[in-house]
Amino acid sequence: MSDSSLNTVADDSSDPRSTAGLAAGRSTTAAALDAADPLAHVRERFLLPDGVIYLDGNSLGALPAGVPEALRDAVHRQWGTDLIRSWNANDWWGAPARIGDRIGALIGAAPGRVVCGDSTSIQIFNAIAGALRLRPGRGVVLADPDSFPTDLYLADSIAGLLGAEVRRVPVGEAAEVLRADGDSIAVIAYNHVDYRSGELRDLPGLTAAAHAAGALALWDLCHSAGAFPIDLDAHDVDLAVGCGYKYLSGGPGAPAFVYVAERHIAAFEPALTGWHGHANPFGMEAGYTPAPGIERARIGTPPLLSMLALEAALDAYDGVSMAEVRAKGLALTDLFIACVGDLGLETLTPIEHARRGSQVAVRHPEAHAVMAALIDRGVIGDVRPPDVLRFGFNPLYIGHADVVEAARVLGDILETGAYKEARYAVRSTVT
Ligand SMILES: Cc1ncc(COP(=O)(O)O)c(C=O)c1O
Ligand SMILES: Nc1c(O)cccc1C(=O)C[C@H](N)C(=O)O
Repeated sequence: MSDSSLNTVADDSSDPRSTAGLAAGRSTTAAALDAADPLAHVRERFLLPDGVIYLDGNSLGALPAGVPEALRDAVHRQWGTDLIRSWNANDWWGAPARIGDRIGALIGAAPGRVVCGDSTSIQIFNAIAGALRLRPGRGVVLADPDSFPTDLYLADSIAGLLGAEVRRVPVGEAAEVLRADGDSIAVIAYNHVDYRSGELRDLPGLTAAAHAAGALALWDLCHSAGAFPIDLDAHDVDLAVGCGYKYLSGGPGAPAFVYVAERHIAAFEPALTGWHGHANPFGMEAGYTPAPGIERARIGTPPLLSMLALEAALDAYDGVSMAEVRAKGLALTDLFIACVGDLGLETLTPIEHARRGSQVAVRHPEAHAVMAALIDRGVIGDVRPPDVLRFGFNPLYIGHADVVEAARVLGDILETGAYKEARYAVRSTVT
């Protein structure tokens, strides 16, 4: 869907330049897009409350319909009845690699290159350490000063422990720095999609630039895994991490995942050498020998209930083509960008499809109050400092009519000034 086709639809109404005329045009567009949406039926695979338009799936994904039953089974049958036998009988032991492979299928990784477990923060720590050890003699980690903060905190910590240096280089300057100063750089560690603006970074280009300098590329896929195709193997990415609770909808605290390119697995030495990553875990040996495959990236006992919830959540992708997810994500964000443009608001998110993830960030000086008013009216997004309203669009459960309705509510709140009384109460996002 191009921006120009969106704009011409508004001309169909009697007075296309009026707010009502624009809204009518957008609604007509949305209805047509929903009618033709090949993913429309996937919405039934999620349980969403009535009266809510959920645009925060880029922070915590909605509840997939199969998860409650999967958890009931995990608790009552697997834990309650099968007890310790579940490690074999229900293959709890195999869950990290089994679920890793399913995530791998969504991010372009062949089986045996992804394991699921622990948090993104822990995976970042382990992956940066692993990257530094794969490039001995090079002590620099390149990281974006605008990365999600945990990425920077962990990079600083591991660099301190290993005597490395974190150089904060904005993503737009990374290729130049790699050309000029590549000899010292061990790894570039960037976010694939910027959590604030929704900008999609040039993963293939920067990965190639890192390789040309002899460095590795580590990508944080938190805001891209499950939202569109990524093709890690095809782009020769070295390492990647991501979380299970955003677009993958694995639930609060869902385990994260790590990808290691096949060519690095045998030499990959994680910092955290827990017994689940041991070659012979039940040998109970005193010394650590890493497992031969990707299982060496496992650490300790995984949070099985969360992991099984994530596994059930991934059923929402059954029979779904990631190319269709991408096409719909772009159509949804195109439409929302057009709608907020009608309201005269400034969008931070790039217009170019090649530079856009699956969220739209809108600036407003009273962002917290505006979001509070939106949430009061059932449109759930969030806020990031200093003045950014974030709206995430998961194509599996958001429709085009939702987009237009969310924008209509936003327009109404701004026009009536209803936001002036509102209080933003989402604890995790209060500044
Ligand atoms: C890019 C990015 N990395 C990491 C995280 C979080 O890591 P963790 O799941 O360990 O809290 C987030 C969001 O919370 C994120 O947006
Ligand atoms: N991980 C989160 C959490 O533990 C509490 C509240 C929100 C989150 C988020 O996912 C925030 C998200 N990564 C962001 O892009 O800001």
